[in-house]
Amino acid sequence: MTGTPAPGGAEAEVRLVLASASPRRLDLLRQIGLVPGQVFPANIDETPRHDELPRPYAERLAAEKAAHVAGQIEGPALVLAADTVVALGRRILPKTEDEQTARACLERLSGRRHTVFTAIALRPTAAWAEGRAGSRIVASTVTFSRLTPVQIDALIAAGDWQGKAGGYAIQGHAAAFVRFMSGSYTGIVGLPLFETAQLLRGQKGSWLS
Ligand SMILES: Cc1cn([C@H]2C[C@H](O)[C@@H](COP(=O)(O)OP(=O)(O)OP(=O)(O)O)O2)c(=O)[nH]c1=O
Repeated sequence: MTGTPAPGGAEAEVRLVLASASPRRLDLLRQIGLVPGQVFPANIDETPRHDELPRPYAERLAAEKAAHVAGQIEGPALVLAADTVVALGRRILPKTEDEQTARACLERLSGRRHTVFTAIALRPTAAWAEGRAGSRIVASTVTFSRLTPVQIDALIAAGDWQGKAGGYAIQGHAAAFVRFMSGSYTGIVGLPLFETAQLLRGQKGSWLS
């Protein structure tokens, strides 16, 4: 299934490949009527470089995910990858895989403003010469209210922190503590839809109207 609305011609054979293991990203694409022809998670080293700042880190990882997958796909395809990073000033908060790390993130984020960067990268495979590589990055601001120890316990118990940048999900229980946000809600969840649509409209063929 190509899943693209390309009207006939060579572009109809070009698959959109989502280079992501994130079910949120797939759901977000579907929200705007795009069903990727293939989902192919990128397996790259996500360790930040020494002194790497959050914005270039997100940009680098999205580009590396797209390049990694584009190099493994046969035939004409357009690969879309993204990376979401939660930043407290110059500090990159981890993608949390255990309760202790998630708790430490929530304690840091409590009562403070932070930034969520989501970078997206589009990369055509070698077999699609007419495709154009492109990238965007979106910075959003989120302020949590001050979190009590009981509230942090409840967020940990809810489990939304698993595999999430900064140890929370704005689409989950943490929404009850978001005092302020600006930027891109879909970007915070993992795929900024306005910017993704803009990049896809810039491709040859009509991926989106
Ligand atoms: C801040 C925040 C992050 N997240 C998610 C988005 C991303 O899935 C994840 C950050 O990790 P990423 O490394 O961006 O993505 P991933 O490992 O989940 O998937 P892949 O690399 O295969 O595309 O955190 C939310 O779902 N809600 C939020 O509010």
